[in-house]
Amino acid sequence: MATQEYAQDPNEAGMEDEEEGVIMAPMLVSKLQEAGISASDTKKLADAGLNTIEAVAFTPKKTLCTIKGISEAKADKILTEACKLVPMGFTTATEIHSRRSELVHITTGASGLDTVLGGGIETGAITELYGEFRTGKSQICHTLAVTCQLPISMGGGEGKCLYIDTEGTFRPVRMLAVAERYGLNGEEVLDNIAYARAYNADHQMQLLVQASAMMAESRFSLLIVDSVTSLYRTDFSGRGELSARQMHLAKFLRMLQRLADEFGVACVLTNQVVAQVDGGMFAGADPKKPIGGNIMAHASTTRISLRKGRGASRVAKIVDSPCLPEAEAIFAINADGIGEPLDEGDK
Ligand SMILES: Nc1ncnc2c1ncn2[C@@H]1O[C@H](COP(=O)(O)OP(=O)(O)OP(=O)(O)O)[C@@H](O)[C@H]1O
Repeated sequence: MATQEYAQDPNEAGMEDEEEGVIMAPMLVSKLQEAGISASDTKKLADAGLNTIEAVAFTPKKTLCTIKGISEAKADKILTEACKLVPMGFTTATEIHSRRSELVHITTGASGLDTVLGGGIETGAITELYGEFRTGKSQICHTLAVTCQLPISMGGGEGKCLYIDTEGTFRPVRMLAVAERYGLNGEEVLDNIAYARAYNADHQMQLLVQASAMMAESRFSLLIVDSVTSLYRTDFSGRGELSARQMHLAKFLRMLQRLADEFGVACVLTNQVVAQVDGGMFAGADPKKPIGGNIMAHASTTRISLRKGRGASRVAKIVDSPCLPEAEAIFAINADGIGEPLDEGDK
């Protein structure tokens, strides 16, 4: 489900959408009991991280059969019932066009950057921010963790934020400054940000299972992983472990994409860059490239490269997107978060 449509009681989900009418929510896996699946089996599915019927329907039978207590016959029955409830077939381009026109975008806080992004960070998709240190990757994440809570009419996603920090750079004080800028209650804003520090690549993956359970319970509009690759660099070393590293990363990114599809959340990942050893010396080639190779490149719906500009200003460039042109925008890291360059000379 790529749009912010939720069918559950929006009050239960925490934040109500007054403007857009009915909000469709993912269906909890326990609802499969109404279709004759036993409570103990729906619990097994939830324990395996499949908290919604959408998650079950998107999972291959082979994977369902690896869950303890789920036989092939049971997996068949579960999939049949799940697929009856989740639309999985063809639809028309008109329908997709209409759904995409309602797609929610989350403001970055900088209007120029929002414009080149087609309105802000897209929900239901993965956006990657990469660049050298101090280019503003974490600062954009801190701003988005607040703006995602704003009403849709103000450029928000009317949902909570889930923040996975792998480097220990999370600073709530930065969020309080952004909250004040938007006239939001700082305490409430921080309460709506679920934070976890990831300590290794396996733990980072495990946190996504918890994330899916939390998203099934209440409404989240943003999931941040800052940074997505740093633990992979330390947990897998050298060429010998490259293939294992890429397989692990691919699995992590697939799980993220599933959360984006299932819950319509925007997934924002930050990534570091390394010096290119192959071909970086040719004229016009960028000497630094993001980590993660093709796996990372293919998983990200939109890739944004960041570099330093003058003073507090930074330059963001859309480098890869299914429907946005390559374009650049200048923004600044201000005391109250990401915004317009305040100093004329920085523009
Ligand atoms: N309160 C603040 N007011 C203005 N600018 C700030 C403030 N706090 C941090 N900055 C600026 O933000 C920049 C750091 O940005 P950020 O932490 O997003 O970098 P990053 O791209 O995530 O780097 P790294 O890869 O090292 O994590 C620094 O240039 C710093 O001066």
